[in-house]
Amino acid sequence: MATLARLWYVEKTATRGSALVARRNIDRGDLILEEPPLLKLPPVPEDMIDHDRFLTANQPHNGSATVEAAILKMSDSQKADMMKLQRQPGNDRANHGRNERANHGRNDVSIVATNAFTHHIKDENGFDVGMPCVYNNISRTNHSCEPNAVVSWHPRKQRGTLHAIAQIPAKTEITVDYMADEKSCLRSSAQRNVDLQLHYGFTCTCTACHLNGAVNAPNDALRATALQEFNAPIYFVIDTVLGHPLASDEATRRTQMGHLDRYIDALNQLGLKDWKVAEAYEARAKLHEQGLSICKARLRQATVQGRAPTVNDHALWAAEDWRRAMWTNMRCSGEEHESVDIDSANVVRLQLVAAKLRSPTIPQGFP
Ligand SMILES: C[S@@+](CC[C@H](N)C(=O)[O-])C[C@H]1O[C@@H](n2cnc3c(N)ncnc32)[C@H](O)[C@@H]1O
Repeated sequence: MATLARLWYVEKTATRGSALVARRNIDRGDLILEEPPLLKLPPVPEDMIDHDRFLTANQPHNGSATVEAAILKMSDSQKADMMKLQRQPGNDRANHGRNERANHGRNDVSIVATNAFTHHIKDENGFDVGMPCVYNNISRTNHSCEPNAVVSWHPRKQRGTLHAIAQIPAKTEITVDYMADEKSCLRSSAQRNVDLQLHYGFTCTCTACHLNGAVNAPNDALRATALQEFNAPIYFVIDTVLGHPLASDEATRRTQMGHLDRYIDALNQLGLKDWKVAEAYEARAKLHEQGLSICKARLRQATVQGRAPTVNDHALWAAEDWRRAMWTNMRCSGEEHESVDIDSANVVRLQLVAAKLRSPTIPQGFP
C-alpha cells in the first residue's frame, strides 16, 4: 500500500515551543493529518463544561481524579509519547494559581491540560457533549488568532483530524484557534490575550497579536464588527433558527439575513473559516427553508401566485447555503465524513424541490 508523504514536520520556534510546519503548499480543505488520540477523556455535557475549572479537583467531570484514572489505563508507549509533549506551567485549566494544589503538581495531569483538544460532538443519545483528547502530533499545533487550520473529530473513524482552512504555503507554521469554541477570537488583541492567559496560561505570539498599531486597529475593528453582528440579533437568529419556530414575516428575515451576511463577511475577511461560518450559513439555509415552507403554503392557498421570491428560489438558496456550510465547516471536509452525508442529503433534497418547480429568475438584491 502506498504511504502518503507527510504534509508537515515539527520545528522548534523561538517563542512557542515546537510547531507543526507545512512541508509543501497545502490547499484549503486538505486533510493535513488524522490520528487516534493517545488519551480520550469521558465526554462532558456541554452545559456542564466550566472552562475556568477544567481538570481541577472541584470539577464534577474530568477533575484530576478522572484524568489520573484515564492515564492509568494508557499503554506504556502511549504514556511515554504523551510525556514528550509540552507542559505549560501556567496553564489555568490544570494548575494555574488557585488550582495548583488541586493537581498536586502532577506533570502528567498538566500535560493533559496543556495538550487536550475538546471536541464538540453528539453522544449516543444525541446530546451535545465535549470530549477532550490528547494527540501525539495534532497536540503539537500551536494557537493563532488568524489560524490556517482546524482540529475536528471524525466520529466513524474515531480519530482526530487537522484540516487546512486557508492556503498554507510550504514552510509556514500550521496553526489553529484554541478559542474557536468561544467568541474570544472576535475580541481585540488585548482582550484575547487576557483570555489566553487566563485559560491557557500563555501570552500569544501569533502574527495577529504582533501587528503594529496602524494595522492592528482595523484588525481589532473587524473583529468588533463580527462580534457586534453576532451578539445582538445574530445570536437570536442562530439560536432561534436552530432551536425554535421563527416569526414568518419576510422583512424581519431580510434584516436577519443582513446581520448574518455582515457577520459572515467579517469572519471571512479575518480568515476565521471555522464552524462559526458554517453555523451562520446553516442558519441562513434554515431561514430560506422557512421561506420555502411559507411560499409552499401560499401556493397551496393559491392566493399570491407568481410573486418573488418563489418557493423555488428559496430552495436553491437554501441548497447553496447548506453546501457552503458543509464546505466551510472543515470538520465535514472529505466526502466520507458522516455529517457530510447528512448535509449532502439536505442539498440534494432542496435541489430536487427546485428542479421540480423550474425557477423563474432570482430577484435582484435578495440576500
Ligand atoms: C498544545 S501545545 C502546542 C505545542 C507546543 N508548542 C509544543 O511544543 O509541544 C500548547 C502550548 O504551546 C504554546 N503555544 C501555543 N500557541 C502559542 C502562541 N500563539 N503563543 C505562545 N505560545 C503558544 C503554549 O505554551 C501552549 O501551552
